[in-house]
Amino acid sequence: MNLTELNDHFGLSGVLTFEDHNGLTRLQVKTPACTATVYLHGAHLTHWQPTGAQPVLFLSDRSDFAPDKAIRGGIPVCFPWFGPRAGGKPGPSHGFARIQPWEVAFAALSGENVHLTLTLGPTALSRSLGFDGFRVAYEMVLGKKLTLRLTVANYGEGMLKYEEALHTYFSIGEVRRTTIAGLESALFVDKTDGLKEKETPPEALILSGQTDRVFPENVSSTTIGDGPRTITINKSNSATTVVWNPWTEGSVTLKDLRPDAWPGFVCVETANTGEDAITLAPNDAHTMQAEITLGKA
Ligand SMILES: O=P(O)(O)OC[C@H]1O[C@@H](O)[C@H](O)[C@@H](O)[C@@H]1O
Repeated sequence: MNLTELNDHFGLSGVLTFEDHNGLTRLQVKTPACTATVYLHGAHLTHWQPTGAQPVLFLSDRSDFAPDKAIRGGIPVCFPWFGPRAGGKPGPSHGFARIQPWEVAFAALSGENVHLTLTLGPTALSRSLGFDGFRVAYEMVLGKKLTLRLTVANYGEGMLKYEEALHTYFSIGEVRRTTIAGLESALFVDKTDGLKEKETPPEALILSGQTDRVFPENVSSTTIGDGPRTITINKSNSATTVVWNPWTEGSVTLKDLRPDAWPGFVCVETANTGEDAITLAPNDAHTMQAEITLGKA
């Protein structure tokens, strides 16, 4: 659908409008409860700000907005693999979903919440990478809180094994003064240190260097302490949590991130990766959910 058709079919007067940005289609949401921006490219939520609060998501001002590139910041949807593809097989980092155009299936205002569903089915790119029999529905409920539901269905004849992540970049005042509660004494794989297995200290986590930690079999809720506010992530059907910040060392390798931007965000990701990957029998489906709420410290 072109912009006119999208606005005719799914636009909500004064609440939800589709527009072009750099050749990509995005939609802007404005309600008494929040403002939000979603790109159909990657089903990428780049902005969510409850009324009266600071923006919750970080977006790199050097991000590419191009059909073959992932947006840096917001919430990239990683599917059907996380990080580099296993087994040395070809394919983009974190899967193809974040660089494919998604379709709008549903948009409505219910009370003060906008309910939006975007879908992704097989594309030329996914087929070229061997993924044919799947469908993904991504439901967002945008209001004072944010609910994200990623449902994957197997329409193929064989088993479908996949990894997934909502790679959320939270905007924070200063990462070295930010706490992450909920991962106390938790086991993690340290991707910055040869995949060694380690355990976090018994108190809330405060990052002090380049961080790339995968917490397997971890269903805990996490709460980010960002100065006077807290950001809580409650999740269901997600067995992996990932915490990432590139720090100075990692940032210099990322062309789409200002080298001094890293103190302003932390990624706390709701995921199913590695041993927690999902395997679906034909006609089966699985839903992973994250719910993000703001509070006072
Ligand atoms: O640069 P990308 O592909 O968006 O990935 C960013 C980071 O994403 C994190 O989730 C991974 O654990 C890191 O290993 C990776 O570097």
